[in-house]
Amino acid sequence: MTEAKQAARAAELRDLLNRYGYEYYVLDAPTVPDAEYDRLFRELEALEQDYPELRTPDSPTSRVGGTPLPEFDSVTHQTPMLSLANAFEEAEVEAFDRRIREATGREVVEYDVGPKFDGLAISLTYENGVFVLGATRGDGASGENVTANLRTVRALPLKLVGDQIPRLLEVRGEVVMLRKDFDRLNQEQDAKGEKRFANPRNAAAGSLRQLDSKITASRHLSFFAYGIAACEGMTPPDSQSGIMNWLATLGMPICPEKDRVQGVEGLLGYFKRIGGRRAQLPYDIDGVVYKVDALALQETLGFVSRAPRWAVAHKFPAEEALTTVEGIDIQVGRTGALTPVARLAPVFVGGVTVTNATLHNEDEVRRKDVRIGDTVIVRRAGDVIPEVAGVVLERRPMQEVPGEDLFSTRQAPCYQPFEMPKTCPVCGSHAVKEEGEAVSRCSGGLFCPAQRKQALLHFASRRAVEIEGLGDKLVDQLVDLGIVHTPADLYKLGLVKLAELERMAEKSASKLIAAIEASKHTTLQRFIFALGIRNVGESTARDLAKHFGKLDGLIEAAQLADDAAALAALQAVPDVGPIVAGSIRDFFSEPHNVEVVAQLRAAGVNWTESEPGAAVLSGPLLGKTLVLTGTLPTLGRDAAKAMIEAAGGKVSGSVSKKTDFVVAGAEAGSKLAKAEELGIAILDEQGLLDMLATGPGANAS
Ligand SMILES: NC(=O)c1ccc[n+]([C@@H]2O[C@H](COP(=O)([O-])OP(=O)(O)OC[C@H]3O[C@@H](n4cnc5c(N)ncnc54)[C@H](O)[C@@H]3O)[C@@H](O)[C@H]2O)c1
Ligand SMILES: [Zn+2]
Repeated sequence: MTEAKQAARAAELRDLLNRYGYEYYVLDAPTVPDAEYDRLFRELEALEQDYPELRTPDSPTSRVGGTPLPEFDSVTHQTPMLSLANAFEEAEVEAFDRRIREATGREVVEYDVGPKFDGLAISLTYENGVFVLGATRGDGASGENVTANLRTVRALPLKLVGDQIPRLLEVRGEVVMLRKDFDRLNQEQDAKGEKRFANPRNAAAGSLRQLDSKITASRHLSFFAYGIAACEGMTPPDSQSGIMNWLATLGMPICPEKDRVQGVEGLLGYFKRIGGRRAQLPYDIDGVVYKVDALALQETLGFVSRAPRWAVAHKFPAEEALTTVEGIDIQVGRTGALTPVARLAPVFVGGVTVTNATLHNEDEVRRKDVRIGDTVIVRRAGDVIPEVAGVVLERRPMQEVPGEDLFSTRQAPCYQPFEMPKTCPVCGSHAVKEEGEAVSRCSGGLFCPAQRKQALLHFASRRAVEIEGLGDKLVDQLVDLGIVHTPADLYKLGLVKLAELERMAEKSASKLIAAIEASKHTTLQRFIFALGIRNVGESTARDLAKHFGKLDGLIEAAQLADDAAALAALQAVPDVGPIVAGSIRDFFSEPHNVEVVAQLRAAGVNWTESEPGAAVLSGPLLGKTLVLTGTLPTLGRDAAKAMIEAAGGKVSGSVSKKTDFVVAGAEAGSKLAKAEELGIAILDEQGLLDMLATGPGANAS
């Protein structure tokens, strides 16, 4: 770089950092991850170190925090509220300990250590044990008077306890929002249709810096003390750890994770210990803080411009980083769920290099409006799979496109919104999304390679067609070697093929062949269950088998060209509602599945068919749900049920909004009452008989 270029870069970095700092400190609404800020900060520090003439008085490297908001009264800090030097690498921690030992002449230094809370710093003044003033850090020299808001923080004592109270005590600590309170707050924001908070730190800062204390009170903030800045009227303990223990006796909340350690091994051991528990802690931390324990040594060491020399923040690898979206792939899970996954330019985050991040589902992509080409914030916390936390919209380029009329143009984003594919990228079957569900699924359950193993295991399971001996390991091999693609292929397996498999003796191979052969003789109920139709369990399979009697009857109903008629025909089966009916229709509308069913029958899978129980695709009560209650004068319960079902209607056991008619006889009880409450038409036996003869029109008044 030439000198002019360096000067330009330094100016650019100052501008960026000042803007990000303003968004973070003043607005409590950062637009980039901390790691991005820290990276630019370090670049500017390095430039200023190499070229001191580039240093300006307004450089973010020589200042603390941001300007206090004018809406609050300003508080001048008697002792400035500083920042902390950072260490990211072990070597930097070793250098810190070495500097301390050299400056103090100690062989081993004792440190007070604790989590570095990700909240905001606060200064609390107590006069004769009474809380009188609370202020934010602001720019370090003066902050905002937030006393009224702090009074609403329940963890913060309004009065100190104990019998030895100093005349004046200034406590420093951090206001944080516990993760559970943060999650709850965001749920409330969602419910109100308001913007979510990016993280607990911003939520805490935003909640404390409210002009209306009632809002602060509703937000559930917490507080931990981490030091004192002034004490008058008595002599405080002479070590950091001693002060903390003393503050605890005064009723100050102290973090239980604090500790005291010796030397650099002690520091690094503590870092590891807390790092391992980070995800389990109830609050967010972004590292740990090491402080020289003895106050006498702290005094010897003193301060640099914006931080004490006797303390350092050892930061964890950032959990959020910036990168770009190179593509959006669709992954198909074992149960057919289609998950959009962002393909990313490799980025180091949460301690590993990440190249993919889940986008969860279509709704999430929409909500975050992630587009291919976008710069995004990737988050990887603990062992949780990486996710795209949000888009940096200001980095989405705009382009000129034709406007409303012939001569005008307007600005539009260069990148297109994401569209979920309509078919499964693995097998080409239709992708379907159930009402009220966020997830799209591949409907080719029997055919889709992504769902193959799951489908085979289910097909062979004990309650399905039952193939004894066909377990996980075998299915893995059969699928991975490309021997079996669909359940129909099982019936083509020969002894020779099976004996080739790993750990498969001839004897067990012939046993398996026999089990496969035996599974051919099954029942319609088991066969329907074995198909693995979504939402169709054993009991629904039984109802379907009973109702339709023949598989073709079921398939015909599901494939009726008129969608509403198909759903009505399926819902004529007891306990089949719209969701289950939809799943059955989707399954049999997928030609791939129907083909596999045909192959299975061709391979000899068979069962005894029966006459339909009430496989009625027409009739005066088609699509109507009736509930029987009480004793009818002449018709028995079963007879009434059979007549209704033969007329295309459905009999349900309980009254709901979906009930069309309640047929009430003598001594009808709560069902009748419920029907009256919901305003559902009520019939007697004669009314039912009339309707069976003429259709519901006559009675449905
Ligand atoms: N994303 C952005 O746009 C953006 C902008 C500005 C700053 N930042 C972030 O803010 C941080 C820098 O802010 P900073 O100057 O306040 O420094 P800092 O947060 O790194 O360190 C100083 C602060 O640590 C806090 N702290 C927490 N636990 C403590 C403990 N046990 N003992 C003592 N202090 C403790 C105190 O509030 C203190 O003010 C960086 O992480 C930076 O990335 C982000
Ligand atoms: Zn598929």
